[in-house]
Amino acid sequence: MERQQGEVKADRLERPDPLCDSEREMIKDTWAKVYQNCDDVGVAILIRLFVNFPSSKQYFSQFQQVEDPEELERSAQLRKHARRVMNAINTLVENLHDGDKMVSVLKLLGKAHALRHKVEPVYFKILTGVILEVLVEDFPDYITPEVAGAWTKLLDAVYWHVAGVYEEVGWASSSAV
Ligand code: HEM
Repeated sequence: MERQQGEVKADRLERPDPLCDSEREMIKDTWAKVYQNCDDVGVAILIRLFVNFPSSKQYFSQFQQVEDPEELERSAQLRKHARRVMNAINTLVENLHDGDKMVSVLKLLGKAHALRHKVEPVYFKILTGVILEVLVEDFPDYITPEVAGAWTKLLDAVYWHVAGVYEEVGWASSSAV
């Protein structure tokens, strides 16, 4: 059954405030620890997405019918997407001082998901929330409330830019999950 945590809507948020230098440093420092466990963390994030929000599996031909988390975990398509998500975040973290590069990465990402994969933008909002949850739970020694605040800003910016691309390409639907 779909998680009942209140409706998640795909409204575009206010443009998030830019990160300050100390927030960039906090993100870089914590990401270095997280990225050491790239595969495990990426898979944990996606399993949580697909278990808590099963409708998000609809876009993945190889496991859209799979419910068992252990079987999901073995899916090559899931593991590949987990690595892609982690690598994309890594690129953003490596370019925190280069706003133009970050925007161009997010534009490509938004375009591919809107036009090629036809993913509803609400799933980006859900996934960015899941990423934060997993970081906070799995890295409690590193993700203090202050660090979580910095990550929230970055993840809000990811969603804001991706949602902007969806608007640009004329994405019509705004369903709630
Ligand atoms: C931070 C969020 C995300 C990142 C960084 C990300 C990254 C990527 C990348 C790099 C690719 C391959 C490149 C491409 O096709 O252009 C990809 C493919 C794909 N993504 Fe995402 N993605 C994200 C969120 C999502 C979400 C929320 C969904 C759906 C619930 C999704 C569904 C897909 C699908 C179906 C593919 C094609 C998979 C395949 O061909 O096996 N992605 N993603």
